[in-house]
Amino acid sequence: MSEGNGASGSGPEEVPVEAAEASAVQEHREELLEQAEAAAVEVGGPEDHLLLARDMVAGYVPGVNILNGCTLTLTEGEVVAIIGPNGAGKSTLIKTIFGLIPVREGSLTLRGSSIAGLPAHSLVERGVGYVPQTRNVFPSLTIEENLQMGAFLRPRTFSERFAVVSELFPLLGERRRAKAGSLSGGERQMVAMGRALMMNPSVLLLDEPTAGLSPIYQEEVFQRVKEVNSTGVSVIMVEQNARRCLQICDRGYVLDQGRNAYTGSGRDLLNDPNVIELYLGTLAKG
Ligand SMILES: Nc1ncnc2c1ncn2[C@@H]1O[C@H](COP(=O)(O)OP(=O)(O)OP(=O)(O)O)[C@@H](O)[C@H]1O
Repeated sequence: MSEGNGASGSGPEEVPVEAAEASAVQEHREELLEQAEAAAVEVGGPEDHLLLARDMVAGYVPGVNILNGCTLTLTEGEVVAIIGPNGAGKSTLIKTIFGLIPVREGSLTLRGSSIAGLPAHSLVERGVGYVPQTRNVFPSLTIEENLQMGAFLRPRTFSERFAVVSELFPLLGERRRAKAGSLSGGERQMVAMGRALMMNPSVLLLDEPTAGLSPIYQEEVFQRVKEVNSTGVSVIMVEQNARRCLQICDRGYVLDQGRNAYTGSGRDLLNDPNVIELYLGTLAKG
């Protein structure tokens, strides 16, 4: 295998140290990705999982794939983390699961039935909730009105669900008449999660719920995710705070260039030297 040291013999060519480091990291990542693909484990069939995405290929622009064969499983009761460098395709994966981006190749099943190609509202009806990373509340509406929007497919269940959701997030009941636009980033995140829970989902998809929040609010979000999970909701969350997310999740996936680089329990990934070096350490800049 080529070592790729670029010694051409045509005189000393100065390569900036940072660029050389970045290219070495990239080369190492490529190698590890190849190894990970070769060692891919059999995941079983659609009936074995609450949700199964297998070898998914997806992208935004025709002819350009962002997901290049992603596989992910979710078992009832789990919190599954998706981490990886910037641009790895984490948000794309979660959007594809929620039907916002078409599946080009591969399969996507929920409780054994294909959901590939279904629009987002069909997924909501089937018990999948989604909290986007940005613009996830209606700022000009009150908290209560935001939650009503969450229950729009089943308006008659509003009072019952509002009671359940405001028990999980007391702020939502206490400040129900406050405009969402007047809330802090962390409080808005609670509204967004509360809204997704109004339909009583069995699967909750969270796209970087702690992005832009102070460490205290980040921690609160992680705790709330655990609480929501303890009520029986299975969770898939994309996270930029990879370490903390791996501490609280059951299993994690490290995505790189639209492919699975690593998967394992949160603890295994946290202790894996390659994951530490490439994705959790100081070199993990993407
Ligand atoms: N709407 C879009 N149209 C075209 N390309 C897009 C679009 N959204 C994202 N991409 C591209 O898809 C790739 C993956 O983006 P994605 O947002 O999924 O990455 P990510 O892993 O979530 O990274 P980050 O942590 O930076 O959000 C990037 O190259 C990005 O530029």
